[in-house]
Amino acid sequence: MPKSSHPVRVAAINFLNPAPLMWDFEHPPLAAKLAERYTLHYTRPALCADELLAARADLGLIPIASLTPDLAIVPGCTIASLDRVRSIQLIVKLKDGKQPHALKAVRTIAADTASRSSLAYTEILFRKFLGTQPAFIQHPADPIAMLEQADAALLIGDPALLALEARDQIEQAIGPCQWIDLAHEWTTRTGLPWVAAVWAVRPEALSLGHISPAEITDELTTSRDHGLAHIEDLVRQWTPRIAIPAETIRHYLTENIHYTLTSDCIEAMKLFRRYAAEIDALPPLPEPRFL
Ligand SMILES: C=C(O[C@@H]1C=C(C(=O)O)C=C[C@H]1O)C(=O)O
Repeated sequence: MPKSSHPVRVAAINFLNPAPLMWDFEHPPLAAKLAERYTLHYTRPALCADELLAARADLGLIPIASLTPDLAIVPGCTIASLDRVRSIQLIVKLKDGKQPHALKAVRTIAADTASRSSLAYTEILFRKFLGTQPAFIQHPADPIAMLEQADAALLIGDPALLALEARDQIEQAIGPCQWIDLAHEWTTRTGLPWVAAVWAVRPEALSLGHISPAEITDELTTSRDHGLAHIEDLVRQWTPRIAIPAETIRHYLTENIHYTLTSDCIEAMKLFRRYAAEIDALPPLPEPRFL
């Protein structure tokens, strides 16, 4: 295949959870062939969306909070969870050990600046489900510094997984905390999956890259399937890269994260955007657009 004069510029996420989706782009035998058509750039979720929306990228793994009517979702893959996701943690300081009231008593939340979807899920949890109005402070992911400044800290991705490993240390510094899995809060309240991110494209960019919607959908879905067939290789590759036990990485990639964009996930995405619009956390997105 000739090298495309306009490779599709891909904004991808540099956390552990998208690793299965990226398998073919990062491993032989397909990586070299895909590199002729796609150029990859890894960044934080919030920046993936910014790059796509500013047309500095053509395809991005982006938070569903950042979807606009101009972007089309590529069907097939997602970053979601059917119950506990593990990597979206709301850490709430306990006052006088009063656990049942801890959430309702939260007045300030330091939130990781890498997040878009989880931030809006947190706003929905407080403003729609609990009826309180905490203030949000944007903060880089550093649990102790966050909890020194606010009643609660919102962590996403690898920093959340690492914070769970350092739970004793964090509580020694801060005092006892309640650790809340935000995906579990959403799934128990709605009966629907918790959806964080999807592949989205600027449809006009595809014609420049001479890639059809069917090809892009097929290449991304096949990459996901190959990744899920190589979980043990991913566990081996990630164990030296992140200070998390191999068993936890395996469980995270196979049980916590759900990689298939089912009709339930699409329903969940619509409900999330409806609730977020109701509380003015995000602009309305009446119907998600698909490629
Ligand atoms: C499950 C996660 O999903 C991520 C969370 C996102 C968000 O909150 O905006 C965006 C992309 C996902 O990769 C995670 O990183 O922990």
